[in-house]
Amino acid sequence: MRIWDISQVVRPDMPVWPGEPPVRVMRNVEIGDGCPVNVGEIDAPLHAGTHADAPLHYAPDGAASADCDLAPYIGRCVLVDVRHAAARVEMGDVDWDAVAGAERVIFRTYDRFPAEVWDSDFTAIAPDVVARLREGGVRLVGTDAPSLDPETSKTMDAHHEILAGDMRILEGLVLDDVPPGEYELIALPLKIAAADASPVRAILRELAK
Ligand SMILES: Nc1ccccc1C(=O)C[C@H](N)C(=O)O
Ligand SMILES: [Zn+2]
Ligand SMILES: [Zn+2]
Repeated sequence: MRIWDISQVVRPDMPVWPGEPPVRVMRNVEIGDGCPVNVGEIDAPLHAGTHADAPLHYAPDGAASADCDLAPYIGRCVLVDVRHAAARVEMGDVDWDAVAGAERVIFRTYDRFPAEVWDSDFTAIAPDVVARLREGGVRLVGTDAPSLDPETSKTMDAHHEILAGDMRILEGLVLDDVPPGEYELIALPLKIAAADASPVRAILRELAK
């Protein structure tokens, strides 16, 4: 069955959230002079690239990445194309028939994912859309944007609708080549203690016919 890799490349020059330190990938030990191995090290903001927010990101007593149940991050999901949305994905932008009964919904907002430059004007998700998804039984909401809320948000309203249903979030997905439809999602957060987010290797797999 076909696999779509919907993850960004983690690299030193990747765009990160304004004010965050850059990603660094170092080589601490090199093969040669009696040393049999190369050994590297990575230093990256937890929200860099394709990642899963933990509840700790938007709730002071929220669960950290290491403490999140894995079930929301594996299973059937519906990918919806909302490239027609403006500043936010609003109720009228969503094909509610397509997401009916879905446990996981991921939104495509970009024609082409901006891999080279930071996009401050990304398409957010309106809080009432998240609330409607929660009421419909959705456990996980994903997006190719770097956040559910606008970059300048001080209230994180969409994140708080997620919190109200203890739902999970994927951000920074790369959905350019994936047709709308139903897939198997696999995108497991790393078991990082006290972390408010974790990088994930997100994939979509075709469902068995
Ligand atoms: N680094 C930040 C600093 C301040 C506010 C937000 C961020 C984010 O990274 C956004 C995050 N991806 C989010 O889950 O909305
Ligand atoms: Zn995030
Ligand atoms: Zn977020």
